[in-house]
Amino acid sequence: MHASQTSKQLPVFDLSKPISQSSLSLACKEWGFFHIINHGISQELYRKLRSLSCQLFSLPYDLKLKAGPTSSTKTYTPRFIASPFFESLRVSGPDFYASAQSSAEALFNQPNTELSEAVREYGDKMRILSKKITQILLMCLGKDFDTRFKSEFSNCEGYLRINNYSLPEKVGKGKDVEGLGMHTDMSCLTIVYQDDIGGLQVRSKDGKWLNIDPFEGSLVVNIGDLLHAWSNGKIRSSEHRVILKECRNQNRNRVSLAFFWCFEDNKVISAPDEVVGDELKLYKPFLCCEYLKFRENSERGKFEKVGFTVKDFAGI
Ligand SMILES: O=C(O)CCC(=O)C(=O)O
Ligand SMILES: [Fe+2]
Repeated sequence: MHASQTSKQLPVFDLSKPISQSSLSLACKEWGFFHIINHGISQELYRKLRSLSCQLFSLPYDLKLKAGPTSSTKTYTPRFIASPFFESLRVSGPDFYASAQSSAEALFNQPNTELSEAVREYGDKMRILSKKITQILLMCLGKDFDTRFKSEFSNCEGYLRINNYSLPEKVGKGKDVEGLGMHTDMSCLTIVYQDDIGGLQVRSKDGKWLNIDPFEGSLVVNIGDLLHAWSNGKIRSSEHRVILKECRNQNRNRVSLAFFWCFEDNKVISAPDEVVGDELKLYKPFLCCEYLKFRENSERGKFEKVGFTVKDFAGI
């Protein structure tokens, strides 16, 4: 193991049981990352989505560009933008089915009902899960905050990014390869399904990388910049990345499903006084879409080295 890495494990929360608010608050303060189990998303649905999206990712490059950055749908991100190993397809809510169908039509020249149905099922389940987790997080932030501030989150919506990582054949001993460079998420919260290959890492407060090892039945939840700012920094939006290990089997790839739960574009994000309490306000109020624009512009051409966060944008 690399010297700057640690093998400590992130806390695991069982959603079928009452959650210890103090443990969750601690996890959010310390890591901004935790595992959940008994979340109601079946392994089967993941497998189905994985195999259907692999069909899509195995299309010829020219065809995939029909949904690429210069196409009208712009849902496909080819390799060599985030990293040489990373490509992804984005599907947006609220109508996940329609969004998947429009990408499928661009890519296959015909609808793909099986894929669109699976995406709809996954997206709809993630929406329910995101609402539930948001509610639990609000309860951790203060007494009755889940009811008092529910309306602030009532227009949240999600999008799903299906990420496909090819594994490097030769890396060199002891060397790591970044599949996705260090970044924070531009969401309220993100729910990640990673496969058994692993490689997701979170950066601790003192700059060490912690491996987030996958285990059967678990999903990873992390806090994004929007909720971090809304909570006046009370919960962490941590830097994370994906590291790939050498793999001789070229048929093996790593697939992750990242679901981003976000405020609506025209939401003004400002930490409520009750949340700020006696502390200093850390962020100026800002418009959600303005922050997303700031990040997109900063990322252009250097997606793999994102150094820009909400602190750079709205920090006081
Ligand atoms: O692939 C993963 O495990 C995480 C992906 C991620 O961090 C992202 O898509 O923002
Ligand atoms: Fe991320």
